[in-house]
Amino acid sequence: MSGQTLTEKILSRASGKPVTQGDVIEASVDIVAFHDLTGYHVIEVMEKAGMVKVFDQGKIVVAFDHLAPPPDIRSAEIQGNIRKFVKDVKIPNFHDINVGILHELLVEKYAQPGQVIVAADSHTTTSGALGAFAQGMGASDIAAAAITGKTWLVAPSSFKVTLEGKPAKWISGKDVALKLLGDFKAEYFNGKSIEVEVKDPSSFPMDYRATASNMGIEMNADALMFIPDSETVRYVKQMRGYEPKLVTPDNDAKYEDNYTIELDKMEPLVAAPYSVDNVKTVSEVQGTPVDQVYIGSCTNGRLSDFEVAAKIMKGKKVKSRCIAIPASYEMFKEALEKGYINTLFEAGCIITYGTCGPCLGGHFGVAGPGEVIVSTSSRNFRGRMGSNESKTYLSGPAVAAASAVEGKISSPGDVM
Ligand SMILES: CC(C)[C@H](C(=O)O)[C@@H](O)C(=O)O
Ligand code: SF4
Repeated sequence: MSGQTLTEKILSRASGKPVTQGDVIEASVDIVAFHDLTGYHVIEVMEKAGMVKVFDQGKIVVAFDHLAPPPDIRSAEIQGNIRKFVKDVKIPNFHDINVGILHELLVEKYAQPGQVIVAADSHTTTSGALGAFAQGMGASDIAAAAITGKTWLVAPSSFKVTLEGKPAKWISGKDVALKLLGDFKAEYFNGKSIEVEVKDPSSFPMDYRATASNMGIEMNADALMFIPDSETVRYVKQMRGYEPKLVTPDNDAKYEDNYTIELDKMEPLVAAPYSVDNVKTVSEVQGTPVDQVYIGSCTNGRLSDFEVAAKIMKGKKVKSRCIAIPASYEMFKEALEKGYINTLFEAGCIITYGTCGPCLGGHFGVAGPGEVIVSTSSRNFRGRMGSNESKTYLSGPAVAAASAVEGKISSPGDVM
């Protein structure tokens, strides 16, 4: 038997027998998570089944983010019901409206290499940044996993991506995600698990990895995992004070295909309306007038995102409206301590933390008819951020900040 890919290794461990592509398996789960918006349905399924219980309280993670702080009475009511559930079932890992977006919290506090993580939200792939097989599922599947500690999966094939060189100026995780989307299109990775090897681990830090893994679901991938390395160790040690145990593929693992991205040869990319794979270079859309910029979300609401935004906005005023939302309390606090929040505030941004807010057109900056938005978030289909007549361009933080400063889609190099 040839060696195992990371995907095969994780799923074999979780199902207790060697797994190959196409196998339908029952896997033990290490973390089951949900947020306010889907949690409501998860609990409803449990109630209907007459099984309001969980297999292991310590392995459940709940965070309020989509409806945080509640924009209306119904949202407040939903959160109230989930608070009651969390108290009754005694779930210790509960994060109320003042902590952060679920996927960011999983990356900061919980996810570990080699785990199987399932959550009632499609961007659960984000935890793949740490080398966990992490997948979003519907409320019924998540209710079943929370009750039994098990889930069923079809084992995907493994596709290897290698990142070579150091990222060119202004290039970060979003550009790598958009490159894969532009080169392969959104349906290509259906039934595949992407495993990314970073040749020079420190050149592609955890923040960038989380962005790329987050967009794995936009590629329709079953998972997008970074093969754990020295950067994984550095990050977990820094954030949690312990060294993670690494799980890595075997040297003779067989991949369905290989693809190499040369980071030093990249230029900043955007996804133009109305699809994530409508990828263009910034120069192709440069000059398009912009009404609003959003820097944040579980895709790009991390420290390095605010670092680059602050660098670009320092001493300048934004010409379009700009909303900035660090993805968690920790990210907000660090950005505050490092002066990034102050720089963005002085530049004229509106700032809060820990909410999905405008990402899915929920609240805190819904797009109006005819408006053009540049956003660091994950999706740009028609109506995603508000009106069906609005248009969203997805980008990394550098292009977003430069576009806010200029009031039109701009290359970071133009404003520096
Ligand atoms: C509301 C939720 C179910 C949804 C998801 O699953 O991704 C949301 O987070 C999104 O980004 O569209
Ligand atoms: S920030 Fe956006 S992509 Fe992330 S969980 Fe919230 S709505 Fe979904």
